[in-house]
Parts: sequence; structure tokens; C-alpha cells
Amino acid sequence: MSEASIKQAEIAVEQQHVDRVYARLDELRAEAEAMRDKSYEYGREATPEALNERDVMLHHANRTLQALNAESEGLVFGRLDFANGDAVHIGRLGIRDPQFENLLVDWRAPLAAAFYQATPEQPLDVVRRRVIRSSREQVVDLSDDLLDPERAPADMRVVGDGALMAALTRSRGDAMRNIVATIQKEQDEAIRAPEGGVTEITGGPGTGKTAVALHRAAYLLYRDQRRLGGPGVLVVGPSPVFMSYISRVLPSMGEHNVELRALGEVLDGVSTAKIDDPRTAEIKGSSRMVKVLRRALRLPPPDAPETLQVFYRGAVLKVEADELKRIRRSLHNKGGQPNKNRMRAADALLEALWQKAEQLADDEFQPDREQLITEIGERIEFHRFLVAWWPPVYPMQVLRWLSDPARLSQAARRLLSAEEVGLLAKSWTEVTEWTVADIALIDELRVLAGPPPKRRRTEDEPEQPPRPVNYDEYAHVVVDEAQDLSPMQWRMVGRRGRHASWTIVGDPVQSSWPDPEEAAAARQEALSAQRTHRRFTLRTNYRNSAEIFALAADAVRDLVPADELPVAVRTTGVEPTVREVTSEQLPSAVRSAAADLLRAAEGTVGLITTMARRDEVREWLSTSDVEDADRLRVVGSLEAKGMEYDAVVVVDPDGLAAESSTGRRALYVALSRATQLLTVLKTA
Ligand SMILES: Nc1ncnc2c1ncn2[C@@H]1O[C@H](COP(=O)(O)OP(=O)(O)OP(=O)(O)O)[C@@H](O)[C@H]1O
Repeated sequence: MSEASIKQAEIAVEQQHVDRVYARLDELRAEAEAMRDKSYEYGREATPEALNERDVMLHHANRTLQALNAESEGLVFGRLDFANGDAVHIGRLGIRDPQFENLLVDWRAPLAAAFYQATPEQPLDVVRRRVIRSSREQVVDLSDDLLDPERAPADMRVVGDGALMAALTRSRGDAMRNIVATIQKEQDEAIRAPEGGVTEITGGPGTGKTAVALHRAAYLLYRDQRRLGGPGVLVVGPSPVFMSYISRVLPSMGEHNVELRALGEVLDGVSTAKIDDPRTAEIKGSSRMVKVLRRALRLPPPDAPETLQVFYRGAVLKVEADELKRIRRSLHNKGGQPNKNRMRAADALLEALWQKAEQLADDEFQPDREQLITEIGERIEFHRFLVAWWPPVYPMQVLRWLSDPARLSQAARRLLSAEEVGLLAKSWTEVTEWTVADIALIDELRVLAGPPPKRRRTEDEPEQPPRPVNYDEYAHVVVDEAQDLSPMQWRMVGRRGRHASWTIVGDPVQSSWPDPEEAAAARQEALSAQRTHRRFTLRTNYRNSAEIFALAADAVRDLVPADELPVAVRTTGVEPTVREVTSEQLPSAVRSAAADLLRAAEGTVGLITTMARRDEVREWLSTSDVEDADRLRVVGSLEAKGMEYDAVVVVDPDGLAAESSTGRRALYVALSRATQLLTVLKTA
């Protein structure tokens, strides 16, 4: 038999099994739907037991349906043949036949671990590992590894080679896919590491850190649904574009209950993707800001009254400016959140008024302490004074107040330079949209100020759903592109995982944060409650061709020891194109490079340029009639973090490297985004 017909015969064998799996899937789906319908009937009897039973049944039925209805593509993707003649099929779910025999083993189950861990050196009783590729319910390709030829039966057929290579050369499209069929051993070790404490996964571009982090989340959810289910897992990443890029990976594995949030979306009620210029972002992210904000909250609000004067039974009681200042200082010195100290502030003012009254007491004016405090405390004018002098503070309003350079200088004395004060004040003047860096400051202020009193709902306002107040209920937090979190962002994210276990993935070489030591200290503080730290390093770059990665690595060779850079496994024989043009020629060069790559590559084409030039480059392309422009994405260097495109044009690499103090690293990120083709356009 020819090799092709052997393969066809083996495909037919696997197709039979795949058909059985899908038939059983239909049965299970029908059973779950029947259970769901039955649970509604239970609900009609309103006894507490019946309602409770209904909830349990409904929850179970819905979860089962969610898992069964996950994308059916690639449901069965692997098979292991063991030395004792047994065989199991591996898939995205576990499915048993009515006799409870395994038809399909969930990739996360212990029995499936050998699929990822067996090697020719350590075959773990596996003779043949088979990767099965399907299109919908049809098996289209197979690829085998013969791991233990000595123990293989004589009639065992081995077909195809390189399931991984085949997966890597396929075009990627707009959304990241799951890699369950081709997870590699070093990746699997990180995915299946125990849950507790901190699991840190580092590695260069394209080593699968994001993929591994998401598969780890799916694995942990499978292992401990009870603890991690519900809103138990939070995944934080750099940008909404990135979150949308990775958003299908977990649902494709049947996991829907994971919160994915970009750094600009971590805080409820406000969401932004706007990025400050590098210098301003650097100041806003620095841990010096904690003190600046603390001091800002101690300052009197703008237009606070300077004296307090009350007429009481014929006497004028007056608390002067200095004394009011002293009272404010002593209230703050006692600690506590200003919003929780409003009653204390009222008491302190009334006490000061009583002391004035006591000083004025004579034969005719005989004030009584209790009486005075009750009487003045109930007056509307006193409440008006209190609201102006010690108002409820709202985090965003405090930042707006700091657009006044004089006020900000006071809060930032000896912490920020005059230039830094100028930049911040300017960024908060007439804000129409907050920036990603502002979100961490707003969150810090939320905690420092305490909850403001609840505004009374007007009748036509809908009731808001209850929100978590302290955000610390997550059981597991995954941080992606962790090298880019500023100290203030570490504080914000750290608050979400006070009692959680953590998976942290990143690559220090790709960092755009200028002071790594400061960020490391903030990160250590955020994770200070964690006792266990385990580390994994991924060393193989699965994204770029070797030719593309060699050029990308040149951007950082003198910044990093060579053995800290990953190794790209795929050679294509296609070198990146580097072209030099004049500034005048650049717009047309960009248009023609984009058009060339759209013709040459399937899937997405990314144009990566400086943050400052992004809109201009978009403009150049919008006026051209490039075909297939819906496959084009124009992004600034920071927005390219974590992203991947089939082909990439890097526009003005020197400008990109010069854009910030970490520009060379940003250039390394930009040059390492392409899976197939790369064009670099330099300006002379
Ligand atoms: N074992 C694998 N099988 C198939 N594809 C893989 C495998 N590992 C990684 N990939 C693919 O390689 C690409 C890069 O993976 P990923 O984005 O997770 O890398 P990363 O380390 O997070 O990269 P970066 O640091 O550049 O953001 C993705 O397309 C991913 O699906």
C-alpha cells in the first residue's frame, strides 16, 4: 500500500471513532436538555426543597450544555496507544458511553497527561502518539510520533509527521486558537503545575506564554470547578484589542466563566484604552504617586470656606482659618478614610464651637454643651458648611482637582519635579477620557478615600446590580504581559488577588517600564502573602520563522545575554525585507508594502508604527484603495504587545526605538509579531 493510502485507511479508522463520539455527544445534549426542562417543572412546586433541587439541576444542566455546545471543531484531537495494547482518544471534553467506558478523555485529566509529556527518551508506556486534525466532524489529517518502536506491534501504522509544524505554518486570523492538540512538554509542565501560590512563566516572544496561561486557567478550572468557578478567575492583559484577540481560547475549551479585563478595564464603571505619552505614563505609574495622592486627599477641597461663624443665642461663635487648618490636620492624622471620617469632622467642628462658647460664657450667656451640640448640629447652615469644608470625595474628582498646578505642587512637594507636575496637571485639564495609567490612580484613590455616601436613586433610575466592593474575591488571577505593569498597576491588580493564587506570565526583555527595580518591588509587595513561588522558562519561539526572529533579536542583542533569547524552530527560507525610503516616499511605500503583503499572505497584516504616528499611518491607508483592507490592522508599538499577525510592516523602526527610554525593547516587540512575512520600512 502506498503511504497516501495507508494514511487514508487510518483516517477512516479514526473517523469511525469520531462518529461514535459525536453520536454520543448528541445523546448527552438531549439528556441535558431534558434535565433542564424537568428542573423547570420542579420550580413550579414552591417548597424550599423543590426550589433547591431545581437550582442544582438547572446549574448542572446548563454547565453540561455549555461544555457540550463549545465549538465542535477539533473535539477529538489525539490518540495514545499504550504498550499493553490499550488505546485512548484525547479531546477537549471527557465523554463516556452508556456503559461508562471512556470514549474521549478530557485533555486535562491525569490519563491524558502522557499525551503531552511522553518523549522517545521517556515514553511513559506510550508506543504511538497520534494528533488528529478535523474540519468540523470530518477527520482530515493525522500525524504520528512513534515513541517506543521496540514495543510497537508489528502491524502498527505510523503516518505523517510534524503536527506541530503543520499547526505553526497555518495562517492565524483574528483570534488566537487553542493549542490543546500540540501543547509541548515544557509548556505542559507549566500548565499542570499545582494551583497554590505564584506560578511564574517567562520566555521570549512567541514561546506560547499567553497560550500556556490560558490553558492553565482551563486546567485549573477543570481540576477545581467548585473553588474557581463563578467569577473566580480573573485574566488581566495589556489592551482591549489583546483581550479580544485571546477571548475565544477559553470558550473554545468550554470555559465561559472567566473574567478577561484589560488594564484600562480593571475597575468597574470606567473603561479606557487611551494611552498617555511615555513620559506622563511613567510618572503616573511610579509608586511615588501613592504619597502624592495621600497628600492630595489631605488638602482642603477647592473653594473650601476659610472660617466658620455661627450665631448662637445672641453670641457669635467664630472658628478662624488657622484653627480650621489644625482641626483638618488632626482629623487626617488620626488616620482612616476621609469619607468615613465625615461624622468625626462634624464632631470636631462642634467641639470647636463649644470651646468658643465656653470662652464667651458670662452671667448672661450660660451655654450647655449637649444643648449646643445638638442644636447647632441640626442646623442646615452647619450641614452646608460641612459639605463645603469636608465634602464626600470621589476619586475622579480628586484627579480633576489636581489639574491645578498649584494644588498638585503642594501634594507633590519633594516627590515630583516642576516638569513632572506640569505634565500631570496638563493631562488632567479638562479630561474627556481617562487614560489606562489613570485607572490605577483612580483605584488607589478609591481605597484611600473610602466609599462615598450612596447617592439617592431617583425614581426613574434603574437599580444597579450589586457590585463587589473590594474586588478581592477572585480565587485565581492570571497576569499576562506582566513585565509592563507599572508599580501603581501592580498595586491595583494585587488588590484583586489578596486571597488568590496567581499565574504571572511575561518577558522582561520586552518590558516598556523604565524602572524594572521599582516595578519588581511593587510586584513583590502585591504578592507578599504568597508562600510558594514556582518558575518555568519557555525557550522555543513558535511564532516567528527563524529568519524573522534573527532580525528582531538584533534590536536587543547588546541588552540581553544571547542565552536569554528564545530559539525559533521554523525556517521558511524567506528573509524579511528591509527597505530605506525618504520621508516623502514613506506614505506610498507603506501603501505598496501593505498591498504586497495582503497579496502574499493569508490572514491578517499588521502595520506597526510609533504611537505618535499611528493615526497618520491609518490616514495614509484610508485614502488608498488597497484590496482586502479588512485584513489590515494599524497599531502603535504599545498596542502591538502580545499580538500576532501573519504578515507585518514595521514603519519607521528608528522613530519607534527613539520614542521612549525603552524604545529598543518596543522595537523588538514590533519586529517579533509576524508568523510568515516581515517588511521593515526605514526612513533615510
Ligand atoms: N504548542 C503549540 N502548538 C501550536 N501553536 C503554538 C504552541 N505554542 C505556541 N503556539 C502558537 O505560537 C504563537 C505565540 O504564542 P503566544 O502568543 O502565546 O506567545 P507569547 O509567549 O505570549 O508571545 P509574546 O511574548 O510575544 O506575546 C501563537 O499563535 C500560539 O498559538
